[in-house]
Amino acid sequence: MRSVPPEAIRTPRDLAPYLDHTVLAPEATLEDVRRACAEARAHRFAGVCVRADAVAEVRRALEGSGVRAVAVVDFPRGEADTGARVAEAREAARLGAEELDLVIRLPALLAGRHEDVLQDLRAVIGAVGVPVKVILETSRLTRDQRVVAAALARCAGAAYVKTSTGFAGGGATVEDVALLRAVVGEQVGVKASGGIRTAAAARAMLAAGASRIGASGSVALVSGAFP
Ligand SMILES: O=C[C@H](O)COP(=O)(O)O
Repeated sequence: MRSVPPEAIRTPRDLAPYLDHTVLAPEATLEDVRRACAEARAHRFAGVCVRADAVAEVRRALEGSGVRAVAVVDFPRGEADTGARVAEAREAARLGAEELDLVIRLPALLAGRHEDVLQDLRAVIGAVGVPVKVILETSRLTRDQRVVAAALARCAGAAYVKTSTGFAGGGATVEDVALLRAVVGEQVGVKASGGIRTAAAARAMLAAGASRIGASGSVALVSGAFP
């Protein structure tokens, strides 16, 4: 998915179609999820991103809105084996997920087992009929590992590479977004997520090459102001 042209973002409200409104805190309630869906409908966000146990509710709540139901898989650690990841991804899609945000197999990646990472991603992506965003957890990777991880995700058929879970102590940076965009080119999306708290930060991510933003504070982003 192509980068967003700067003229597309004139006011914070213009951020809305690029935002995945995110409810991933383990303590989030069904009420939190329903509120997020209502906010996403009102603001016409791109999606609502939740854990798989809430995705059926999200799909129901968003019916007819054009806002997509998004579920995370093997979140936030990326440590399960491929069979479990395939099963979790299939179940999330069966329950109504229209997109999946899958954590890359971090232990294999950190150990340099790149072929294992590639085969795992191919297996999960090939098992579901919905677009998969691959979360790289960039804050845990060296620059070389970021390049390799993005290239592996692209080779495996990822729809997007995504910077961060938001649960590893580090989030998206403008530099990482630009690096990921340089690696994947214009045919694959780049999702910036984790710690994006202001409209100006979101705009900077889009200017650096992001085509989607994940944020738990999406309403604050579109309600904010550019300096
Ligand atoms: O995928 C999205 C992230 O979990 C959102 O992180 P955030 O709460 O820092 O916006």
